[in-house]
Amino acid sequence: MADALLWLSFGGPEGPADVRPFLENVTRGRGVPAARLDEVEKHYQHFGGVSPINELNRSAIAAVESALAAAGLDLPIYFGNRNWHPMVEDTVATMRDDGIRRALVFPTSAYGGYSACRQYHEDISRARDAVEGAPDLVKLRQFFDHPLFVAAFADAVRAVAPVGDYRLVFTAHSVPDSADLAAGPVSFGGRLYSRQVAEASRLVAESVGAAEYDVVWQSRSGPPQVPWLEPDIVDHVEALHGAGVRSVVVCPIGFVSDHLEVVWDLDTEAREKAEELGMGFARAATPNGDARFAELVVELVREHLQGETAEKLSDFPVLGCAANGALCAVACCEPPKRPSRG
Ligand SMILES: CC1=C(CCC(=O)O)c2cc3nc(cc4[nH]c(cc5[nH]c(cc1n2)c(C)c5CCC(=O)O)c(CCC(=O)O)c4C)C(CCC(=O)O)=C3C
Ligand SMILES: [Fe+2]
Repeated sequence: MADALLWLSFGGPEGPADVRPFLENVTRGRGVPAARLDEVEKHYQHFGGVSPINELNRSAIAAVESALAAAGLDLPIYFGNRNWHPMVEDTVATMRDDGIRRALVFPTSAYGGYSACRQYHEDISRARDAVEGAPDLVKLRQFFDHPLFVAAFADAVRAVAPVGDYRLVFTAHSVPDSADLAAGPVSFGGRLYSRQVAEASRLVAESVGAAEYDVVWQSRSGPPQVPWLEPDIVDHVEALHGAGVRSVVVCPIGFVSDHLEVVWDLDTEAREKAEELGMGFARAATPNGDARFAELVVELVREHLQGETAEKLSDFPVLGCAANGALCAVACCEPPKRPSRG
C-alpha cells in the first residue's frame, strides 16, 4: 500500500548566487578542500550558475506521472532533494500536510554504496526526524541491472557509435576507495558499488556486441592524498591515445541524467582532451531522456506494490529497499573515514 511517490534527488543550484551555498551543503563535514570547491564553483558558473539537474528531474517527474496514470496507479509525485530546494525536509512536511501516510521513494541513483544508496536512506531519516507526523517512507531498490536501464543505455551507445573502430568506455562517479571497499552487506564481500558498475557495463557492452571495453571513473573530489577509484576518464582518454585508439564512445553508466558532472567532466573536459589528441569522441545519452525511464519507475513501483519477482539481468542480490531510513543490512555501506581536521 502506498499513497504517494517521493522523487528523491541530489539537487543543484538554479542561479549564480545558489552555487556556493549548494556546494557548502554537499560537502559539509566531508573534508573537501576549499581549492576543490573553488574549482567546482567555476564549472557551475561556466553554465550561468544553473545545474541542469532540477529541470531534468521536473521533466522526468511529469513523464512518470503520465506513465503511472496510464498504468492505473493513482500516486501523486512529490519532489525533494538532499542538497538544494526543494529540500526533502520541506517536501516531507508538505506530504504530511496533504495527509500522505505512506510513500514509496524513488532515488535518482541506480546503485549501492554509501553515496549512491545509504546517503539517500540518511536523507529519509533526517527528513522524518525534522517533520512531526511524517509519513512512512519506503525506498525502492537499486536498479542498475534492470532490463529497461540496460536497454536505454545500449540504444544510446548504438545511437552515437561511429561506423568502424571505436573503444567503448563506461564511466561512473568516483568514490573514496575506502567507501567502495565498505560498500554492500558484509556477506557480499565489499565493493558493491564498483562491482555493480562493472556488471551494468558488462550488460550494456554485451547488448551492443562490444567485445572490448573499459570501466573508468570521473569527478573525483576529496583531498588529494586520499585514494579514490581510478583511472580518471580524462587520463584514460590520453592512455587510449597512447595505445593507438582513434575514437572513443563514452557511456555515463553511473548516472541517470545529464547533470553538471556529465556536461562538464565528459562533454567539456574529456571531449576537449580527445579533440586535442585528434581522437573521435562521442558521448551516449543518459536514460532520463528515454521514454523507457518512466516505464522503469512504474515497473519498480508495481514490482514493490504487487510483490512481483524483481526484473533483473544479473545474479547480484536485490538491495536498497528499506523503510524509514533503515539500513539494508548491519554495517551495510559504511560511510568513508573523513580526514581528521586540526
Ligand atoms: C557516487 C556519487 C554519485 C552518483 C549517485 C547519485 O547520483 O546520487 C554522485 C552524484 C552527484 N554528485 C553531484 C555533485 C557533487 N558531488 C560532489 C562530491 C561528491 N560526490 C560523491 C559521490 C557521488 N556523487 C562523493 C563521494 C563526493 C565527495 C563528498 C562526499 O564525501 O560526499 C560535489 C562537491 C564538489 C566536488 O565535486 O568536489 C558536487 C557538487 C551531483 C549533482 C550535479 C549537478 O549539480 O548537476 C550528482 C547527481
Ligand atoms: Fe557527487
